[in-house]
Parts: sequence; structure tokens; C-alpha cells
Amino acid sequence: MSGHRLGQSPTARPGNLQDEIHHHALARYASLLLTLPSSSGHRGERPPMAPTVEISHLSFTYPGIDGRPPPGARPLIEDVCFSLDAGQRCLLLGSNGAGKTTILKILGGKHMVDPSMVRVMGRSAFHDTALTSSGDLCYLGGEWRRDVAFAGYQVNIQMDISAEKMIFGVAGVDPQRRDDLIKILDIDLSWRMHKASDGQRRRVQICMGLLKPFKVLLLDEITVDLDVLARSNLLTYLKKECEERGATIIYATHIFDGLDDWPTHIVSLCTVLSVHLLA
Ligand SMILES: Nc1ncnc2c1ncn2[C@@H]1O[C@H](COP(=O)(O)OP(=O)(O)OP(=O)(O)O)[C@@H](O)[C@H]1O
Repeated sequence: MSGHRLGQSPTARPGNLQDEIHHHALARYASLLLTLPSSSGHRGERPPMAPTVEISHLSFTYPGIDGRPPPGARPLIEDVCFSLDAGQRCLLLGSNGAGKTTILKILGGKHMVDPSMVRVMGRSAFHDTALTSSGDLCYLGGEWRRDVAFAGYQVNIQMDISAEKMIFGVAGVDPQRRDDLIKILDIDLSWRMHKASDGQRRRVQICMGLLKPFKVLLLDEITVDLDVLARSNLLTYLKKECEERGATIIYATHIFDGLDDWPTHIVSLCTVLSVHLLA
């Protein structure tokens, strides 16, 4: 990861309970992760020269009703810079409203910014939709209660349809990868989606999102409904994807259990403090 300056969240104030929790989490990782070997990444090899994710002096303000930033509005994200290479796994931390989802959505091509500020595999995800439609860039999160977004398609995940139909309905998938994911996520293919629990539905969503071997994965707090075992299996699987295939993952979360040896990098949006690991 290269140098980074992170914008101060408008919601981050001294004494704020969320920030205190966040600082505890950072302290925990700072002491723990700095002891990790510096070669962590793509099978211990040096990562390729070009970063897979590059954020360079990113500033962003949500537009008002006229489509322009309200006059005088302070940017939600201000002059953020960081980059990640193949094989790296980054935790994106910050209190509620700090801008984690916004950054992931910008990276995922859902909000337009100047292409020079955000590059994924050297391309602008907003302008180059082939990045997401090919499955190379995958965003998982957000509106899962309504839809599963997969390779450009939106599928309603609360219809009266079986998990099997949903998962096997995705064409061009490696059957071994599909079987592995079904096993890791402990999915019962006979589940009917309109009757499934939140956690069961979430497993199907994650499975569908991971069917194609992504190169960059953006996870927006998607493990929140999973039980401890499913979450642990998933995190192990994702770590392997980075180590064996050189995938890059950015994972925004408030849940730190089981993450002790997972990330190679941490980005904190809560305060100007940031932790730079294993670069
Ligand atoms: N479409 C939008 N238009 C205007 N403001 C928005 C929009 N989406 C989010 N915001 C605002 O941007 C700020 C950051 O939101 P964001 O969802 O990125 O935070 P977050 O760090 O992911 O929070 P959380 O931890 O609660 O998920 C919030 O104040 C939110 O109200």
C-alpha cells in the first residue's frame, strides 16, 4: 500500500462512543498486525508492479437535488490516497457515516468521480462497465434484501424460488468452484428464498457473488447475518483466494472477531489516524 491521507469524518468527534470503539479496534490491530511477516500476499512472491486498486487524492461530496454538490458543503471524503496490490486484503474501518460504503461504491463504479482519482486494474469502474459485467470486479453488500447483483443482472432474492435454481442459474461457472462455495457456506439447495432466514438468504447472495473468480472484491459488511462458523469458513476461503489467485479484497466491517490474522492492510476513515501495514 502506498502513502495515504484520510479525510476526517464529519461525524467523528472526540469523545464519541463509536470513535472510542473504533480506536480500541485500531489499537488491537496495530499491536497485532505489525508482528505479521512483511511478505504476506500473493504466495509470498513480490506483487506485480501495477496496483490493482489505486485511490489518488479522492474527494467526494454527494450531490444535492440539482445534481451538484450543495454550495459550501464540506466533502464527505477528502483527499484520500491509498493503493493495494494483487493478493492484499484490506479492512476498511470507520464509525457509522464515515464513508466506507461510499468509498466501496465509488470503487465499484456506482458513483462517478474523475477517472484519475480511482482506478481498478488500471481502469475506471464507472466508465468501463466491462469490469463488473465480466465478474473481475465484484461488489457485495447493500441492497441484498431486495436483489442479488451478479455480473450486471439484478435477481430478486425474496421470490418463491429455490436456492438451487438461483445458484445453478448462473451460467459459465466452474462446477468445482460452485460446489466448494455451496459447501463452505453450508447452503441447502432446497431452501425456498421467500421463506429463508436472513442468514440463509445472505449465504445464497454471497455464493452467487463469488461464483466467478473475481480479481477485486468489495465487501460491504456482508458477514453480519452469518453465524460464527459460516463467517469463519468464508473468511478462510477469501484469504485463500488472495494467497492462491492473487485476488485483492477490501472489506468494510464493524465486526472484528476472527479477523486477527486476516488483513494485510487497514484503512481507517474515522480520524486522520491510519495504520499502514505490511507494505
Ligand atoms: N445517496 C446519498 N446521498 C446523500 N448522502 C448520502 C447518500 N448515501 C450516503 N450518504 C451520507 O454519506 C455519509 C456516509 O455514508 P456511508 O454509507 O458511506 O457511511 P458508512 O461509513 O458506510 O456507514 P455505516 O458504518 O453506518 O454503514 C452519511 O452521512 C450518509 O448519510
